[in-house]
Amino acid sequence: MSGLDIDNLKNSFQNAINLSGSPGAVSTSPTQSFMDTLPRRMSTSKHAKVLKPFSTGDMKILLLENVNQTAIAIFKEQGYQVEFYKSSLPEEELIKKIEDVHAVGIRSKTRLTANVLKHAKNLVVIGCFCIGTNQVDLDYATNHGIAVFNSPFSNSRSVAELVIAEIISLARQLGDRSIELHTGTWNKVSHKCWEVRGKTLGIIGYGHIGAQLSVLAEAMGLHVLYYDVVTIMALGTAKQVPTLDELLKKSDFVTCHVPATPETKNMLSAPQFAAMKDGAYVINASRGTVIDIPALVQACKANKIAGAALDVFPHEPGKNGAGAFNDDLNNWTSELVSLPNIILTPHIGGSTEEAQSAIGVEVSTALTKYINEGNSVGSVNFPEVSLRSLDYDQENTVRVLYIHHNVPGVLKTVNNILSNHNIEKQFSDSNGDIAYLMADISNVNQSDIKDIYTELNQTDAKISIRLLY
Ligand SMILES: NC(=O)C1=CN([C@@H]2O[C@H](COP(=O)(O)OP(=O)(O)OC[C@H]3O[C@@H](n4cnc5c(N)ncnc54)[C@H](O)[C@@H]3O)[C@@H](O)[C@H]2O)C=CC1
Ligand SMILES: O=C(O)CCC(=O)C(=O)O
Repeated sequence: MSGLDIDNLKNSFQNAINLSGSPGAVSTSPTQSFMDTLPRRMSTSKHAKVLKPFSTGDMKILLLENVNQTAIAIFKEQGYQVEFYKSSLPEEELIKKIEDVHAVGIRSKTRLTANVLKHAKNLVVIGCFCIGTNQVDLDYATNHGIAVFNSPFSNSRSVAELVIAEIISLARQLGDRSIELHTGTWNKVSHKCWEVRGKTLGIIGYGHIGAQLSVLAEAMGLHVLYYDVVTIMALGTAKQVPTLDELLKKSDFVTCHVPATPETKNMLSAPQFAAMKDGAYVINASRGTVIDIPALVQACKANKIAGAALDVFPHEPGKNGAGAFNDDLNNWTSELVSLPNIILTPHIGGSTEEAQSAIGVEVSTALTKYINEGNSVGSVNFPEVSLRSLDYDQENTVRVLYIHHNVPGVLKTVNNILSNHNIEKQFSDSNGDIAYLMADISNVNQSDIKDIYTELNQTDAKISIRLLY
């Protein structure tokens, strides 16, 4: 609650007590019950006290990029104020909107750079309603005590299914036949159209999506090879190969499922296309930085590569609309779209009803648990900390959430500040340069709360503090 006006604490305290809602407010989704089995086995059988950060009506959530309605329902059920936009926002508008919100929910388009985040004075948590978190400056968020959550696998199956469709579509030139017939041309051909049975699929990155795809591909009679920087157990009869080069040389289809990192930038470029089989196909539904598209264009023109399916691009439009995908966005666009057997999709790998509603529930639940309880389990940048609930009938208790620089002596300082009260329980963990302490303390009255906040606020190691009642 950094930036919380101390003078409002008393009111907030009273409001919070008055606002205690149903203990089951966010406990009905499968994700919630799954999460509950992990760190909360110690939960007492008594009613859990519902903690609130402060008056929940003051809690402002900014949701961009058409985040699923399930998320809006969960946030509204908490009494939070929700501002919702279907698209991402231009940077200047985003900076204005983010200034006073406590939580922001985005998908893959919104860039939460240091320049944007430095304006977010009240921001406590960011929800990426997707897998990738490369659009967020995680270092900045971490160093400023902003927790980041994502949905690590709720859309994996959707991506894998899209790639299966693309493998067959490329092998049968379906995109071109369909475009031709849409414009009246009947072109019944079998030249260079293939079955996929018996061909080899090379998967780069054998994580959630790569592994799921491996199982589906084998069911269609493809042989699967994969390359990954870590050794991963093969599913079915798939085989891990030790080098990218070996995968490229042996595969008929090469598909990328790696995160956007400096190491994966232009991972497939001219030398890699040259190493591939003549007439191989390339698929990318990971991130636009992973493939050097001008090099791909050249490889297609030279008939080295027989076709490609691209779902992601170095620059993508911020909103839907005709004419948005053009040479101003990426200067190779018109050359790419003029090539045969190129399937282009607008970053829809994870865009299914199933995936989006599951992500909506999962991420909004994680955000709510972090806002209301301080539970950081599942965060991508914070140490994972959670405490069992306070009992419903426990009065005069406060939960202290103290995010701090990971330096020696902090726990001693903090526990000195808390030592006049009964520390019911506490948990602390670190992750690199930051650490997170949660403590439930009892026998505190309103003026104690003010003192505790003031004293913690003056500690050198503090990054941010929240107090939940
Ligand atoms: N098109 C779309 O709509 C979607 C795209 N994605 C993208 O797909 C990516 C992969 O997703 P998941 O499979 O869930 O991720 P994951 O984290 O489960 O798996 C990624 C795998 O890549 C490997 N890897 C990392 N760097 C590598 C390198 N330099 N060389 C080889 N392997 C490397 C990792 O070891 C890991 O096994 C995400 O990071 C995201 O960017 C995810 C969902 C939807
Ligand atoms: O659905 C989206 O907006 C993004 C999907 C994606 O790329 C991801 O989950 O990383």
